Amino acid sequence: MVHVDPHKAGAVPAIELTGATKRFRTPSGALHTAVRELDLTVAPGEFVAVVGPTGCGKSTTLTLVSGLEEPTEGEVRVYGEPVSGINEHVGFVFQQDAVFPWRTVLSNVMAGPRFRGVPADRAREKARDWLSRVGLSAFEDRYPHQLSGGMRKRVALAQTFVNDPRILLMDEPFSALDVQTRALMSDQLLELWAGTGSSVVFVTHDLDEAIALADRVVVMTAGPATVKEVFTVDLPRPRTVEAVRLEPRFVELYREIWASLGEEVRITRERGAGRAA
Ligand SMILES: Nc1ncnc2c1ncn2[C@@H]1O[C@H](COP(=O)(O)OP(=O)(O)OP(=O)(O)O)[C@@H](O)[C@H]1O
Repeated sequence: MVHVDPHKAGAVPAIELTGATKRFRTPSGALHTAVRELDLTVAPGEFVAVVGPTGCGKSTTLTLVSGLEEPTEGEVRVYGEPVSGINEHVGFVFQQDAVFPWRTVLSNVMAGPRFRGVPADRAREKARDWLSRVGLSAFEDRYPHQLSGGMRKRVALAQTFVNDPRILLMDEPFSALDVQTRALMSDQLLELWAGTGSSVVFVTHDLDEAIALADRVVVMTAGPATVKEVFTVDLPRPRTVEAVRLEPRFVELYREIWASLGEEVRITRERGAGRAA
């Protein structure tokens, strides 16, 4: 477990992967390299989006930071400490909802703080605060199946932010949502994140989403993943997705990043076509 020293927090990167390589043993016994010699640094409070072709190793990179998997070679550090096991300062949001279906919305959001030993009154107060920030105060007694996909995702955000994560790992969190809900969720995420100072690593297939959200966009190579190029998104904040997309600089960035990403997507496709032939 990593204990964050607030005095150190500004001086060291929030996340640091150095020469991180991850190999998996496949069912046939062969070794499969999912991530190779990956170097990536994320500053405290920074929002980094990771894009790359399908299956290249983006999720594996997140699992290394989360402590769910260990690197085969190289190092992964969180606030200067080597990652070993699940870190209480790290929050996750995945594509699939991680809500408990048998608990009400309020009980879902309270679960994390309660699990960490926060007294029920205080946990309820914190949960209600985050539910009001995501606009779900009126729904605290509902069960997840009584909510829309977008609402469940807002519960998931409240459920994550209520734990005050220093680091937030998001793996295609909005990809199951329709386009309009997705844009609203992105705006909501930016609003929630703005007040927290937490670092975000956001994996997405959607380059529009990556640019609209992030301070930097990391382009991964075709698998095994390593960092190909990093682009700084010099668009002012606060941002809203629909407005920022219309800015000439956004379009310019999109073109630049797609030139880099498109090449890797083509490589991946050609490999797939080769296999199918
Ligand atoms: N536990 C595992 N055992 C064996 N192979 C794995 C394991 N986890 C991932 N892989 C392989 O590692 C590679 C990278 O997978 P990963 O899920 O990280 O890619 P991704 O970029 O997130 O994919 P997508 O964009 O499709 O979500 C894939 O070829 C995958 O099959």
